[in-house]
Amino acid sequence: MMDFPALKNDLFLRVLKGEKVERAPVWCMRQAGRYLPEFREIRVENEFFKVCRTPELACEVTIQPISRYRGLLDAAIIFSDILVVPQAMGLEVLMVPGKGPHFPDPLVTPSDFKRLIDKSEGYDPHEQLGYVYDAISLTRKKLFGIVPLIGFIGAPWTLMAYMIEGGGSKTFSKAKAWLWKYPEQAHELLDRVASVSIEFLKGQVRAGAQALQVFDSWAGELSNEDYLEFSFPYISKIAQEVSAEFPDIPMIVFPKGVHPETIKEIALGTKYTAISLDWTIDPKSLITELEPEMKKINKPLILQGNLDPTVLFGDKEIIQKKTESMIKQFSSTNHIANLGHGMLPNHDPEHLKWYLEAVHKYSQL
Ligand SMILES: Cc1c2[nH]c(c1CCC(=O)O)Cc1[nH]c(c(CCC(=O)O)c1C)Cc1[nH]c(c(CCC(=O)O)c1C)Cc1[nH]c(c(C)c1CCC(=O)O)C2
Repeated sequence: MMDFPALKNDLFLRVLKGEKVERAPVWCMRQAGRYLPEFREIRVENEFFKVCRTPELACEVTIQPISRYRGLLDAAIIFSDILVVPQAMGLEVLMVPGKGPHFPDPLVTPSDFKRLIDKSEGYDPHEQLGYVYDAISLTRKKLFGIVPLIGFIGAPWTLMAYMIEGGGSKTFSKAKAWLWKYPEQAHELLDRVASVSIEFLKGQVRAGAQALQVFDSWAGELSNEDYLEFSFPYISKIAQEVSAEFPDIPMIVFPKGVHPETIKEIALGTKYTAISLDWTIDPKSLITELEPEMKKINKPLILQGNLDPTVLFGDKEIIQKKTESMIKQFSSTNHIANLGHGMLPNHDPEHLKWYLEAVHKYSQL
């Protein structure tokens, strides 16, 4: 392991160890992004994936929110994207301004697997991602231990959805059709993505990531039964294999949009340290049902979330009120405050500050 500056604020990591802490740590998905003028300024001269691929730029934008909200954020997340994995497996991905990700040649049928590159002589997808490792190591140095650094991946099902759909979608019907037309090959694809993802997460830890998050952004497109067949085994394998090598690195999973039943399955049946909830989940009733079950398996219930990001369009008073009520709902368990999904490009940075201050105020023991 490399030598990095000693960590000063370990609140986030202590909650993830199951410890009772003095207040809820807080960070936000997409805390580095277009709602920040200092980020938009960098983007004027630099295309999105160029920022990801240039460690100095990725480091700079990762630290932007930490500097702006001095003392208010308890973790940084490395600036990158979940779609760097499909890129490393040989698919072209462009970021189209105003539209989002675009794959010029998505996977149409399983015969397109011939365009995917796996580990073979002289090629290893995870080695293609060396720029992420470099960005992580540089950021660990430049953070001076102010807060811990989170590494991340997209879950295999979410990546498969993009690889087949070719971009965002309202229904994800092309990707979902694969599950029924080519179930065996769908499993093969999910497994191939999972294998690269496992190596990629281990590489991020070796480079200096102190916690990991798995984004399953399109989990909610699947029924509980289908999630258990097509996503759960792969996110589960990822946690199993990464934690076998790095038992002290906490892992968080964000299964956006799933039924509470699915969340219970994940909490009880996988190695994830914590689960991030979207805003549609009622924390209180989930905790009431899950806590006794978790006790039986001797695992602490650690949850992250889950303020509706659109609350940040409200004024200071409403942000404080909604934050206080969110904090209260989680008060009986170990809680990391976050949003139920990412910051939006038209959020006002000042409003995020009100949210962060409210978390500090209302979660104080
Ligand atoms: C689904 C997904 C993607 N990427 C990601 C997810 C999972 C989280 C989620 O559900 O939102 C994860 C992600 N993407 C980005 C980060 C960086 C770290 C952070 O959270 O601050 C992280 C953790 C930067 C980004 N990734 C992207 C931006 C904006 C692009 C830009 O700068 O032009 C940023 C800051 C682009 C992106 N990347 C992706 C989409 C759908 C888009 C377009 C939507 C949008 O424009 O917001 C794929």
